[in-house]
Amino acid sequence: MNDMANKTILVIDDEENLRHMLQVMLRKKGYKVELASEGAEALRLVSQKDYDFILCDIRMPVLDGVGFLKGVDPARTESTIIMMSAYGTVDTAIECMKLGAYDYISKPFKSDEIDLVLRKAEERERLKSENRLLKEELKKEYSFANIISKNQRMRAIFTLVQKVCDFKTTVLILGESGTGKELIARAIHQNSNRRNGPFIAINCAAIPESLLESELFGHVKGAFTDASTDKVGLFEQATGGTLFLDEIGEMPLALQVKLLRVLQDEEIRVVGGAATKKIDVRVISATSKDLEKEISENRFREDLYFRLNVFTITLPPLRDRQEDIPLLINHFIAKHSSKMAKHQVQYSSEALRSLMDYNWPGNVRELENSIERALVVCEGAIISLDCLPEKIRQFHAELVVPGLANDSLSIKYAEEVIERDLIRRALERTGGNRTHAAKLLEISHRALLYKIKDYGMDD
Ligand SMILES: Nc1ncnc2c1ncn2[C@@H]1O[C@H](COP(=O)(O)OP(=O)(O)OP(=O)(O)O)[C@@H](O)[C@H]1O
Repeated sequence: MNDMANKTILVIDDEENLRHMLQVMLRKKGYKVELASEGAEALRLVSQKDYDFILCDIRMPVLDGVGFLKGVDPARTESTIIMMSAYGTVDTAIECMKLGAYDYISKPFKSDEIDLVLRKAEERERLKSENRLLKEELKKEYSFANIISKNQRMRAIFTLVQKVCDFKTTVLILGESGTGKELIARAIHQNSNRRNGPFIAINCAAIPESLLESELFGHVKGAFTDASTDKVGLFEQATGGTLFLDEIGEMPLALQVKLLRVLQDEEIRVVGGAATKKIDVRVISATSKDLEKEISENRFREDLYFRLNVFTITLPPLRDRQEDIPLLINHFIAKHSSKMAKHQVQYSSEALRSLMDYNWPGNVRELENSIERALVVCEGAIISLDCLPEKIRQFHAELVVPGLANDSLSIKYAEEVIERDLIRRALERTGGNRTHAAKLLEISHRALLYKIKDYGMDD
């Protein structure tokens, strides 16, 4: 594999002889080489083009190596930067690594030494791109319409959702608060042939009983004291699309009768109006209440329940799908850290253990809020135990009994579990053919063999 043929390298040094010596040497090795004599010139080049590697001297006129590094912001560039330090600048070289340079090499150096440092950097590049591919693969494998899960029950729900999308059937989504009911409703809409129509959501618990009817069906001018103009209701607004009735369990009984009639006849009567109007709307409803209990206590109509639950989806609470927690944490870190201009945020193993142990009464919403808060609270790029809300930490403290305290669940462990699972499935899918499995995982054959051995998956 001669992947150096396409690699570009920028050499920044004020000594002309050294620039040319490096140019000749690196070209021989197959790199495409460009030259700059100081930092400011190099910054101009870097702003126009991405280099795979940058070899940068520290002491230079105009803009020195540190100035260049600050100007280029290593956190935002894909280039691997290697500093060249002359006698007396080693401390600065180490400082440069804190600023984001990958490595440094001391001058004067031999051809072999530069070779070694570049090979190390190549290896890092390879790992970086492998990780990126693996992460993309994870996303593909574990997300459906932005809903992340590797849990078997959730995967079965994704399959069901895809099947029900194109039918106009009413769908009832059950699950505790924050389990993703609205996300599923949106996914059904987005994957259906109504996707170009509107998706309208209403929380039945958030609107006073007196207003809910006109909100849903509309009213004519003068229908009641405050009705100063005609109002188009949500059913009519959702024509050709989907109406999502959230917290349906909170709908007043009198309105439940009217809703049942609308669903049966597919027509509405505007409040205060005489005529009925045909509607073409797919209704999805959701609740965190136990509707059967509500029926037995006469708070929900059984006939409406039967009409709504033609197709029912029950979302499991987060505590029953612990394996999703690391995936969701990564997803929310990625989602929120970019907004806060934070890069490559990691979490400590204690923090992960707490997040895994907690019972999440508020489910995924609570996890998302906790991660967003932790990103605000944590100072560096590490989410530690201290950055988590008290109740999550305390939950952890209560659970840490002797024997459990040393549980080696760490980020690395979580990543390994995911990676192992991916490899196992790739091998299953390819009937054990490692060459094909490596292609599927988009990693090199050699890397796959290494991982199989490392994880003890040889047999
Ligand atoms: N599997 C998931 N993957 C990614 N994000 C999720 C997932 N489940 C839920 N979320 C996120 O969690 C939050 C709550 O989800 P959602 O509003 O769909 O829950 P809900 O069950 O409808 O809640 P409620 O019953 O309180 O209305 C949202 O920000 C949503 O994007």
